[in-house]
Amino acid sequence: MQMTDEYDLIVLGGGPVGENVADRAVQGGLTAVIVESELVGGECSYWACMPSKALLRSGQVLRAARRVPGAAEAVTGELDVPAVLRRRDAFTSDWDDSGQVDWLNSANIDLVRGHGRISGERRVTVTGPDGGERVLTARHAVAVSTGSDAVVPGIPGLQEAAPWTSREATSAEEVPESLIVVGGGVVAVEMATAFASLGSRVTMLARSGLLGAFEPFAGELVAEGLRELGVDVRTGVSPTRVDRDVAGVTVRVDGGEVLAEEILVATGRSPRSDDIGLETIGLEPGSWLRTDDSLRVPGVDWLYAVGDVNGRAPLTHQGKYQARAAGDAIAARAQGGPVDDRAWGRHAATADRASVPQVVFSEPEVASVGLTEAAAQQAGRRVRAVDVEFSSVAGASLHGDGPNGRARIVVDEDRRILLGATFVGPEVAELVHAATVAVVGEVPIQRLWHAVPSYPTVSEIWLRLLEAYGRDSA
Ligand SMILES: Cc1cc2nc3c(=O)[nH]c(=O)nc-3n(C[C@H](O)[C@H](O)[C@H](O)COP(=O)(O)OP(=O)(O)OC[C@H]3O[C@@H](n4cnc5c(N)ncnc54)[C@H](O)[C@@H]3O)c2cc1C
Ligand SMILES: NC(=O)c1ccc[n+]([C@@H]2O[C@H](COP(=O)([O-])OP(=O)(O)OC[C@H]3O[C@@H](n4cnc5c(N)ncnc54)[C@H](O)[C@@H]3O)[C@@H](O)[C@H]2O)c1
Repeated sequence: MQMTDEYDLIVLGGGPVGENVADRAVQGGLTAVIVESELVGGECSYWACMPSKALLRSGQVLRAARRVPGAAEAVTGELDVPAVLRRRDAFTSDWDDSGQVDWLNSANIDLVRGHGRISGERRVTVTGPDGGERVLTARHAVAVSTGSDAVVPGIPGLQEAAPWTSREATSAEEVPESLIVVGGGVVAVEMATAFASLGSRVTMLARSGLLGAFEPFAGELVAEGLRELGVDVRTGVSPTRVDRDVAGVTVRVDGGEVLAEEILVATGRSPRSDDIGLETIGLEPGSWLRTDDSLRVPGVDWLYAVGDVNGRAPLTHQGKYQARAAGDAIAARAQGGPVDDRAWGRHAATADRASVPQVVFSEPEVASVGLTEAAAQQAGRRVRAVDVEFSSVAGASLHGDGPNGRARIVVDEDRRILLGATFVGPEVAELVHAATVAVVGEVPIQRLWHAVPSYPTVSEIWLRLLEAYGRDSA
């Protein structure tokens, strides 16, 4: 490793996003260093995307086989829980980041381990594991990619009950006999699915419906799916007090009580920006770091905020998309090259605004992109939404008996293009990218009729959706 304290770019936080900002900048001809306080690879690799999906996958495969006669008869056993946990451990490399450090070395990115804080203009002070300090200076830019933390709400007794957050759930070494999940968002739904599959008796306490950011039918179908898995889904419920004793955790809810061995709090995220020195440059510690579309913080021309910490679209793929724009913009600005930060330009994360895809790995799965009908109306667009059931698609029935699910497209009636699409059904994750291409490409509906899905595939849902919308009006 090159031992210098001056780099073109300093990246604070070596999660998936920070790694990509540094990589793009180095590929653009700059020198870069990443400051990382825990594991290179970040939340996503060790306590979020990878372990959660590994915990979910085995149960999904087992149930998919059970939906196909012939295969179903061959499935005579239950999940092998220790094998599922071992597979999860393999995906997290046993919480060892040496593979990712090797990749940094191969990409010519330096690594400084420790907690970094901005300590002035283009300066970062790192407190190392031994308590020693090292001051780094950036010739051009500092990119903050410090991610987000789980929020633990101020419910009386909750903090003292030492609840699980997504970290403890995704890295659990044992499956509790019973689990209370507080929240109705993506983490709550996925972890309730995973732990119910692994044998926990799960109770979900959601203050409103499930998956509130999606089309309403998504949360309704997922609640049905969870109930089929044996989860006690309670909506419109808010915990008022939590106590832990030797018997487990007791949660008081509107006149009743729920008891379980463990409790998971999945009630959203807050930016990891409270202890990164923002006050030294006149910014508010603990705030989401707002940016322009090139991910630069307005008013501080050397500071970028990329990934979860800017609150734009807290997803790994979207953060890495931002990282490509930001890393390239930093390199271009450093070298006085052209910067194209207009909408859809190389240096702009335009898709964050209304074209974000997301897959929830629940059962049924939820895959969506762009605006929901309600969000489009709120944005003042004149829209029409059409819905189709997966049971009307031959390919979906062949894929697995009794396909339960629905798809919706949201069409801009003035421009006749798709603003959004949502698919809820078994294994719909791979359907959404076609919709993402249509939304980002603003493909006219009349041209979509010429994008013919193969027969008999699940993608034929596209044809059914166009038929439901009607060709004459297109
Ligand atoms: C349970 C769960 C499941 C998820 N599943 C998915 C999924 O399936 N798909 C998806 O797209 N998204 C998923 N997400 C969201 C995804 O994890 C985040 O969007 C992603 O990790 C954000 O990447 P990041 O690099 O911005 O932040 P992080 O991954 O949080 O990385 C930030 C890094 O910065 C380091 N750091 C923080 N402060 C400092 C400091 N002061 N000094 C030095 N280092 C510091 C941290 O140690 C960390 O390594 C999931 C989230 C959760 C909680
Ligand atoms: N598959 C994926 O893409 C995936 C998986 C997991 C997480 N993520 C991302 O991680 C982030 C965090 O997920 P999340 O589920 O924690 O957040 P979320 O915002 O999706 O859901 C938060 C839930 O907590 C509830 N809530 C909030 N405050 C509460 C309170 N005080 N009491 C009771 N309930 C409360 C909300 O009503 C909501 O149901 C999201 O941005 C999500 O996109 C993505």
